[in-house]
Amino acid sequence: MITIENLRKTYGKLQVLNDVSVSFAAGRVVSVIGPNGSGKTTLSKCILGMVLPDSGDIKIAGESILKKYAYRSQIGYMPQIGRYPENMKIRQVISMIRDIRKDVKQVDEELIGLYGLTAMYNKSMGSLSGGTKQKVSAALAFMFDPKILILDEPTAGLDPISAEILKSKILKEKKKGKLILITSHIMSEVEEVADEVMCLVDGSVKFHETIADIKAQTNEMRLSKAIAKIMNDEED
Ligand SMILES: Nc1ncnc2c1ncn2[C@@H]1O[C@H](COP(=O)(O)OP(=O)(O)OP(=O)(O)O)[C@@H](O)[C@H]1O
Repeated sequence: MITIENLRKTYGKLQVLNDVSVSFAAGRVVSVIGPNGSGKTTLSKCILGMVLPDSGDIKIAGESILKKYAYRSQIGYMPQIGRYPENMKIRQVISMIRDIRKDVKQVDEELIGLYGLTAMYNKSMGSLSGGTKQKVSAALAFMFDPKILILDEPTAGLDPISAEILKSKILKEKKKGKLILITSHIMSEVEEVADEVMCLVDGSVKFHETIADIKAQTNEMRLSKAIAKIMNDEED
């Protein structure tokens, strides 16, 4: 569904993405992991068209998306930190986005319901807790039934029950054949929802394998231990 070919991005002298080639299939949950600053968000932003790579290509369903915009309606994005106009109410933010996406007739309001956002509809975005803002971001990401979801540390800041709701939603949408990319530092969570792990280190793909293969190769039952083993072996 997404094919990335020889992607490079630099900021000044800093090589943030260094010849990244990888492909992700529909119906999979892929966890993008890697140390802070390894290029995960930059890669997501390249797919979203928010950052233009220096070279290389990104294809969705076989077509290059570089410098194109229409494809973005197929992607739901949940940023690490959602930024909204402080004085707009939740209700206004949701109806504004729905207005922009008038093309979608059947909206998915499941997360609005499960998170009880309607009861808070008249609260301004500036007065919300970080976790509640995250819930609004999650509800918006899933709302227009996108084929691809990019979730940047989606459960950071969510209480455990709200995080469970989101994980169930991720698995439900995966069953519909969607591709879901998740950046996360929480390995237990990755293990629960992802099929594959792609690890970036210093802007290069260190590995991209299924969780089952990672565990089998390292002889470790726990993903966090398996990944630590791979990273340590690479250093030796
Ligand atoms: N707009 C920018 N201008 C200059 N440098 C940038 C910019 N955006 C990102 N960087 C740098 O690129 C590198 C990769 O950043 P990125 O946000 O992609 O990392 P990440 O893997 O998502 O990190 P984290 O796990 O901390 O979220 C970092 O060194 C960061 O400082």
